Amino acid sequence: MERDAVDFPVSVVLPAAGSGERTGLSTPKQFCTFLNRPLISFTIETFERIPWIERIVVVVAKDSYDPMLHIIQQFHHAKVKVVEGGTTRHRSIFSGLQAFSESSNGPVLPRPKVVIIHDAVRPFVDEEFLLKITLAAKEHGASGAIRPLVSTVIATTSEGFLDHSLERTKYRASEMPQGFLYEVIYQAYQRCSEFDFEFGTECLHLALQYSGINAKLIEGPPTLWKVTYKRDLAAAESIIKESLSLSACLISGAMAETVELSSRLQRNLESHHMTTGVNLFETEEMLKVFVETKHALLYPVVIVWVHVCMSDSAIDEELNAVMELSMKVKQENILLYGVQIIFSKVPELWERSVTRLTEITESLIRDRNPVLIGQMLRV
Ligand SMILES: Nc1ccn([C@@H]2O[C@H](COP(=O)(O)OP(=O)(O)OP(=O)(O)O)[C@@H](O)[C@H]2O)c(=O)n1
Ligand SMILES: O=C(CO)[C@H](O)[C@H](O)COP(=O)(O)O
Repeated sequence: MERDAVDFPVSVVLPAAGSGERTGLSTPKQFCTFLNRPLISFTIETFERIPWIERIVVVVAKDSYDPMLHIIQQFHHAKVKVVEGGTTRHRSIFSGLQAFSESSNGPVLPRPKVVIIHDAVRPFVDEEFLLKITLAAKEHGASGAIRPLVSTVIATTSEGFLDHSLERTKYRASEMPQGFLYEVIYQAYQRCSEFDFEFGTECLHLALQYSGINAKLIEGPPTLWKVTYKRDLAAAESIIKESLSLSACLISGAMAETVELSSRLQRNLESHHMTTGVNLFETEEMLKVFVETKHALLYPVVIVWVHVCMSDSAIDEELNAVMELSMKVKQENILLYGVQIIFSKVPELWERSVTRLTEITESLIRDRNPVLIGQMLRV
């Protein structure tokens, strides 16, 4: 499916005004941070990178309005408008939709043909799936992601006994994203009853009930799951760290052994399932590429700069320069660590050092410990 097919305006509403009661934490889950970045910023960035998405309306609670503006500034989000939400998810979504029709806060945004609604707490949605949802919404008026049910749904009596159970194969879990012709969903919310505003949980239902549109349902990937409980925050963090972060290693030092070391380190990391680029690049040259291509905007890039030296001498000027550099590039979301490895002509000693170097590199990439940025570790 080609992105060129989106030859009409598309914008997004991200409801993010909830309090995240079910996590049991005092910070609403959308503002919990991973790798020094709030969850909401990861979700925004996912949409912002897609060229055919014009605007992103983020709906937050009154108290989060200023902190949200700060996040936008800090992470350079360029397509976002922030509006205040309501006491229920449906009220918040309606506030977001109103930003395209009426406004008490700055100019009205240009009305999109299709609007995507997506929970701010579902950070792992990809462009291909958003494209499917968008094109289906344009064709059918409404569309939504579904997933197979994990457990069977049963109805209970008021006394707490089984009333009846539903045939699982006939039912699906409704997930996000959902897409709508803007006019369809805006009209549905304008007509929505107080009961639905208060207790409703399903936008597709509103499109059917109040605009007469049967949504096209599309099975989505398992990664669409919603961060709901505390354990989901841990799972999100681990996905971000292990599969989505870019990482790279640089090897420097004026010796023939560096070439051999670089391919050995690459092999070792791969055998530990780490997708890592190991290069003999110039440090500054590589950092420049990462900064210019904005590679590190969404997920931090870890660079482990390995310096091979002949003796256990004091850290020289070059090393200090790299450490200074690490402080500068930290603002660009690039985490630069240094490791000094002392070359040994004794094969067993060298072997031991290479193993240790692999372990340290792996841990730096995986843990991204902020305290170790700008430090020089020694093997
Ligand atoms: N008044 C509300 C309630 C919820 N949401 C948003 O709707 C999405 C999905 O809702 P849910 O997972 O239920 O979030 P919370 O309401 O925050 O969680 P909880 O029910 O555990 O309190 C979240 O991005 C949440 O911020 C919203 O914008 N306005
Ligand atoms: O899945 C959804 C849409 O169908 C929503 O994400 C869901 O309704 C969110 O609300 P809650 O978890 O508060 O019920």
